Amino acid sequence: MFQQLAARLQEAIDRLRGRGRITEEDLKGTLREIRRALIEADVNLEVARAFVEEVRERALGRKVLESLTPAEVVLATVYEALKEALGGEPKHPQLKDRNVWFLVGLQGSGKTTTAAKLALYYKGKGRRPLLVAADTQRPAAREQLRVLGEKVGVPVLEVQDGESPESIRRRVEERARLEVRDLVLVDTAGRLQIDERLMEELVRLKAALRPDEVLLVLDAMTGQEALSVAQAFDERVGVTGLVLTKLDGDARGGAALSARRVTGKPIYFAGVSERPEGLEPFYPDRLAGRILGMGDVATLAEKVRQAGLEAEAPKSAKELTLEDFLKQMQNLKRLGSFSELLKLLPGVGRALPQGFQVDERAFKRLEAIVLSMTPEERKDPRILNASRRRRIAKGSGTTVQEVNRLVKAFEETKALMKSLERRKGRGLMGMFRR
Ligand SMILES: Nc1nc2c(ncn2[C@@H]2O[C@H](COP(=O)(O)OP(=O)(O)OP(=O)(O)O)[C@@H](O)[C@H]2O)c(=O)[nH]1
Repeated sequence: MFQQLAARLQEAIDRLRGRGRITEEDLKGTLREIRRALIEADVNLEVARAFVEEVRERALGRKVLESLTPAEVVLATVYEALKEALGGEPKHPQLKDRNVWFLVGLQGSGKTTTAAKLALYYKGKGRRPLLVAADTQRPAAREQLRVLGEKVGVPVLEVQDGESPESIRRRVEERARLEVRDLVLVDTAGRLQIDERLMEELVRLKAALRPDEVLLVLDAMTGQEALSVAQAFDERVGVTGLVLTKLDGDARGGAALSARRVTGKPIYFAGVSERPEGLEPFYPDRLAGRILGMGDVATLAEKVRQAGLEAEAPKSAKELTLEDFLKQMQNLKRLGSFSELLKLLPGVGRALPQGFQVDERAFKRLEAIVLSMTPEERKDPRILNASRRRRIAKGSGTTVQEVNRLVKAFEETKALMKSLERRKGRGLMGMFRR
């Protein structure tokens, strides 16, 4: 699925790997590569531009952790942007006690196959589907659904040549009532291209059957083309959700990545083989992970987000107080074990600095020390003379040595930040500061 796009995106991000620091030029280069990869994958131009801009803004606004390299931050950011482009949270059609769903789409899109797949899928979930072969002009299309219906063990109601929407409605209602069918799947007529008569027919059938969902079946292999089809169908018939078929083929990804933004409709399902079982609910996060060649990147991004690490921009060395320092450590603690975190990233065999983990008890002591300081002391620990340090140790139930160690670690962090700031624009911190 999307092999070429996947390879190109991974390559673009890999350029940043193994570097402790990246320049703005590096990031620009990577974003340029990402944009090219998207356009080659037939992603809508506007969508590709917005995507890259979003990644850029997020990467810049995001605080870089000592233990996460810029490549990892960019990776997590691209992952999130991909997930969003694919629709964000997974969406499923609403199921009620009784349901009528339309399947609409061009001939060859996989509409009939998808109708049978949906029947099988929901039958497996305890529903009682009824398939309706609703092409009033092509007996061959109805015949195809009849065969598929038999295969999946779901009854098929076939319309007659030229049958009126009203008559279809009556027959469907009667059959559903008699056989206690609670999910009516209507395989509507397909044409090779959008044509006015087809649209009119669909509009009339819709007025008669009043479907709860109108699912547009799109062939992912047709890329951008699929989206103009989607817009045409939506304008005339009204679409509630999409099914992308043939994602198992060598679809480039353009349709999937552009569909949500261009049509505003959620992708409910993906067709992943010709067989009746080849239908999957569409999970944006899993697909985004797969495109980036790593399932676990989802977990990483979630951890970074949960820890709220991107919430505050880093202060300058001059403004840094002991309270900020404490907050940073709290963030590290919330991330949990860094060795665990790094294991989530394939190809990161980096050895961790000694004693990087902050355990709960040690952290509590550090916190107690900072809390025992006056606001002035927290702002500027240089005023901490021996007697103040003794007072703090006593107040926090710790030792003077521990107070000294904390102050020293703070001064070192400040010094490190300063030296990075001197290389502002090229250094890690400068790079990611707005
Ligand atoms: N590989 C793959 N093939 C699919 C998928 N969905 C449908 N197909 C194939 O695509 C072709 C067209 O599918 P149909 O279901 O006949 O398409 P349709 O839109 O109903 O077309 P008409 O019945 O002619 O109106 C068939 O050969 C299907 O087997 C899919 O998810 N993966």
